[in-house]
Amino acid sequence: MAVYTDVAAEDLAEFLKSYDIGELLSYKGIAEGVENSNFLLHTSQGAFILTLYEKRVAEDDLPYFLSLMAHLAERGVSCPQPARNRKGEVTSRLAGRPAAIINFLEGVWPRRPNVAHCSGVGEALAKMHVAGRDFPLVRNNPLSVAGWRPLFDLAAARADSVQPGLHDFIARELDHLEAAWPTDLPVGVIHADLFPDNVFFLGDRLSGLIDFPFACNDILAYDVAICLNAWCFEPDHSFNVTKARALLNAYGRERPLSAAEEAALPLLARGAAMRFLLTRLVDFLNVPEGALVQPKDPLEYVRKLRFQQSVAAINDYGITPAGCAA
Ligand SMILES: Nc1ncnc2c1ncn2[C@@H]1O[C@H](COP(=O)(O)OP(=O)(O)O)[C@@H](O)[C@H]1O
Ligand SMILES: N[C@@H](CCOP(=O)(O)O)C(=O)O
Repeated sequence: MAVYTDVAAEDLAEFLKSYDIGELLSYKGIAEGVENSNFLLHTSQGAFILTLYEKRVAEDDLPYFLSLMAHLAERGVSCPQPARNRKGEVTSRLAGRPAAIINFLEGVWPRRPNVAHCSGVGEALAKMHVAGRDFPLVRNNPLSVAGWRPLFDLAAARADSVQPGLHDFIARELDHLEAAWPTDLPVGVIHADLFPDNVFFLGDRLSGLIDFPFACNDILAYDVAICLNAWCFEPDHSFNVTKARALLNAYGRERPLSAAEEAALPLLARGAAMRFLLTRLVDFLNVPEGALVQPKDPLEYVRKLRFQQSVAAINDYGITPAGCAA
């Protein structure tokens, strides 16, 4: 459960008086997520999610995420909407943390993503990229290539305690990524964390995207690479080409990848694997005392990174380099 900061019932009831979303009936910490503290609220007006933003979210960035959700919804991308308090603000403070309330989105995230789910997420990701084209705010990605070495520095001394040889493995790969990272690919608004637990479905139909605190402006195809890693591996760690093909084809129908983006995808997928390997490693080695959180397995991303190192070209993801349209 990700609850780093707890909230007393009286404080929450008082806090809700500054909103027009009804009276608090019940609330509980949410048993998922690792980044922020999330609570499910039931009020006399319905269900809401209260988020207290923790370590990786700067308060100054909250307007970016919260306006982005409104911008995307206006363009047909289903995602939660922030509630405004009586002063008209979408952010506020509670228990010493920046806080926001968003509406509850119906649906469940897929515990075992199938090919239809992968197709759904590919389509939704491309639609999000297209809808983000005229989003006026800009936020650089603090967790892109320039942010990886500082993360590694936080974990380097203890990396080998997680797996012997991990320190040198990461150090070598970081050298390669820093030297080879592309600078000329199309950029735009990316979600940057579109894992299965952030995509809700009703049956096989995608009902919405959640969890925008990593959203930023970065290489669009990097977002695709994050999804390939997050959606297309099986529990036995094998890469499922059928799922990758479905994801890439669905993406390409909405926003065709250029030849340069396709060619860069294996490298971007290595970088995407490195980014989640590093945040997981840092989190795994630094679980705050008393926090209710289940840290995610960094070694899952070592395996994914090793796979991506073996990928020669986009054909290995099940599609031909001529473009992503089926
Ligand atoms: N708008 C929402 N509607 C319904 N459930 C939500 C919503 N936002 C978050 N949740 C629930 O809270 C969990 C954790 O949220 P998430 O945003 O992934 O956490 P974190 O802030 O730690 O990244 C989700 O897996 C989901 O179960
Ligand atoms: N997706 C990240 C962790 C952060 O995501 P959350 O939605 O679970 O808070 C990972 O898998 O490492």
